[in-house]
Amino acid sequence: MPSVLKSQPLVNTISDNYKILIVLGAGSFGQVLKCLKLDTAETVAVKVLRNSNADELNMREMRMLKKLRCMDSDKSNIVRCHECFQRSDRTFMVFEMLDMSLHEYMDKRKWLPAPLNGIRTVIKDVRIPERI
Ligand SMILES: Nc1ncnc2c1ncn2[C@@H]1O[C@H](COP(=O)(O)OP(=O)(O)OP(=O)(O)O)[C@@H](O)[C@H]1O
Repeated sequence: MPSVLKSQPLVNTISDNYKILIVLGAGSFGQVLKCLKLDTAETVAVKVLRNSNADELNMREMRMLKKLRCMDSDKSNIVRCHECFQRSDRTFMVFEMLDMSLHEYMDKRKWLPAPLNGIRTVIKDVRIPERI
């Protein structure tokens, strides 16, 4: 993604119900925007899938997230996906807002090794559940 797009949203509007606040980051599938969901006044992370992705790739990501939505997020440590929808030729995925990524945590620690109890917590959180 060109660097100018790192701070500029890929889209100007999502729907009447979402106010775009800032760009949180970008990953393999698209860009993630911090948004205010107006009907609930919740802050959420909205992933905007790239139009340039192959349709099958976007569909696979959506199918996978729909399956994961059936799981108990608290027991499986999977980020909660509130909804997925398509609008103006774009696919949007709405997630609960998380406070810090592992990358940000390590960056904050200036990449010094994490304490053992911190490592245990992370390993517990990324453990793959028995059934997906
Ligand atoms: N639910 C969320 N809450 C807060 N920030 C998020 C959330 N989801 C993603 N982000 C931010 O947006 C960035 C991009 O996320 P995204 O899920 O698109 O890709 P990734 O997980 O970093 O990488 P990849 O898609 O390659 O696996 C993350 O690095 C993170 O900073």
